Amino acid sequence: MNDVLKLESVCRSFEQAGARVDVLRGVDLAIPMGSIVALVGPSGSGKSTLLHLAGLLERPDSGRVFIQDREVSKLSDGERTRIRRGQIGFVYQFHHLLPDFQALENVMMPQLIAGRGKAEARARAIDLLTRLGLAHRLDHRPGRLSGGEQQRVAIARALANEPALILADEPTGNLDIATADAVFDAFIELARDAKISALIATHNPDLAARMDATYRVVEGRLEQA
Ligand SMILES: Nc1ncnc2c1ncn2[C@@H]1O[C@H](COP(=O)(O)OP(=O)(O)OP(=O)(O)O)[C@@H](O)[C@H]1O
Repeated sequence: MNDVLKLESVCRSFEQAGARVDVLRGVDLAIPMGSIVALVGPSGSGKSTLLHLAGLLERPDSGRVFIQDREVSKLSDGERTRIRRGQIGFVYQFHHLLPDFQALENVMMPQLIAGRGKAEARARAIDLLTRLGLAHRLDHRPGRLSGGEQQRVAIARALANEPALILADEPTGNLDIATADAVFDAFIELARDAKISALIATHNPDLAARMDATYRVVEGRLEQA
């Protein structure tokens, strides 16, 4: 197996105010196992759309999507959900943590859903949160955490099941520069340690420069930057 994610001639259009907007017009991309890749491009160029297709949250109008060499565009919804839960982790800018649960529980939850035992899930959650500098925040609910702390919980949650691929949309976009740097470095280090691949949309050129490759969305296609 070579590529954790491959897109072939992927197209996606939307209807907007009665007109068709061709957002992705034949995207080709291959992310080798273990690579951490930046996705850049102006606002509205289609980065989030591409992440949704790669994360099996949407289907392309045409073209093919492969996750770990398996073509997934035409699988049933149930099968796609199974692959998404088992092999893909997500980090969003506005982290979607469960507000009524502690940081620790937020990181345990996906592991329990995946069938891991409670003791093991708890130990892994504590380890991840500790490595992200949150050992003193385990029992805090998201509402009592700062933005940067919440983002680190979201990163721990995405890493918890050791997915093959993490998809991140501006993972540090709402943080100040110093916090964004620290959170991003911790994220990259944990992903590299676990040999997890990542595709990370960012507007921050300094973060893009720290990844293994950068792809730019240009008029609906990708160019290696
Ligand atoms: N569900 C949808 N329905 C209609 N139009 C959509 C939909 N999703 C995205 N679009 C349009 O597709 C284009 C690309 O949006 P997308 O969110 O992928 O861009 P982006 O590069 O992620 O932007 P940003 O950097 O601002 O997050 C935009 O014009 C957007 O309005």
